[in-house]
Amino acid sequence: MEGYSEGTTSVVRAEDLVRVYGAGDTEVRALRGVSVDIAPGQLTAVMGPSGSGKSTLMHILAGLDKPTTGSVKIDGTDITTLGDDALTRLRRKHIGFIFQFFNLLPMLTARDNVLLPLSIAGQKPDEEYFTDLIDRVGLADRLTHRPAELSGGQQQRVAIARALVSRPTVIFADEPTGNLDSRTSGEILELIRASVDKYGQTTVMVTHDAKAAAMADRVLFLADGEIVKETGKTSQHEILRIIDTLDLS
Ligand SMILES: Nc1ncnc2c1ncn2[C@@H]1O[C@H](COP(=O)(O)OP(=O)(O)OP(=O)(O)O)[C@@H](O)[C@H]1O
Repeated sequence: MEGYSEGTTSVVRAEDLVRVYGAGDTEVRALRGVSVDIAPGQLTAVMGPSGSGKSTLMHILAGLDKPTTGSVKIDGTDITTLGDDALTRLRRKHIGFIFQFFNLLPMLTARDNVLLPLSIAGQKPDEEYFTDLIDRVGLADRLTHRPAELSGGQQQRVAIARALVSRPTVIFADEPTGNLDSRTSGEILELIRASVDKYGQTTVMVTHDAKAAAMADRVLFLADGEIVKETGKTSQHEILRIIDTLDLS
């Protein structure tokens, strides 16, 4: 728990992340030295133009990709130097992920998709928590359905419940409303916000949507592989003004 012994309260600490894809003429510097601390119990939004490095940053923070240089600590453990087995165990315990295209297993029911992280770890759900979670995400009458029998919004609710079920240290959500209509997006954002408020679930969310970012406690703006601006909780209007002023659209 060295992250805490240093007197900080961050659950994710990234230092000087650089990610270079390719080499020579085709080299792309997707991240050019990103440092960020994520405090517990907060919803952090990451915004920035297409190609600014948002997905690269999320994947590295979540241990799905390694930086070229720099380090990421999750709950005090440096994940960039862990071997595959240790990283898999750490990710199971500490990290949840919500994807734009849901990434559910088509042959499993909603219930089994939600429980998958626990089943893989050989654990049983805490029934009280599971029931509360399923109620909260509004899936009580959909648990026996397979993904193909669910709407996009319902599938994303399953994915959110799956991310929450193991009570991870942090959830990363990559454009969680990118594939949904605006009304469903609003409902999904309310759900993510409620999971932060009700369960204290630390969440980092990439979004193109100023309305979504306005629900966050903190907004980071990326451009060309660097954090160029950050704000605390602010309005949609102010976020749009920053995007316009810094030419980040
Ligand atoms: N596997 C890869 N190989 C080579 N270049 C890549 C790879 N993945 C991403 N890039 C490049 O790295 C840069 C950052 O990409 P990234 O996907 O992180 O941006 P983004 O901000 O998430 O974009 P978007 O909003 O369009 O999803 C881009 O120039 C992209 O083309």
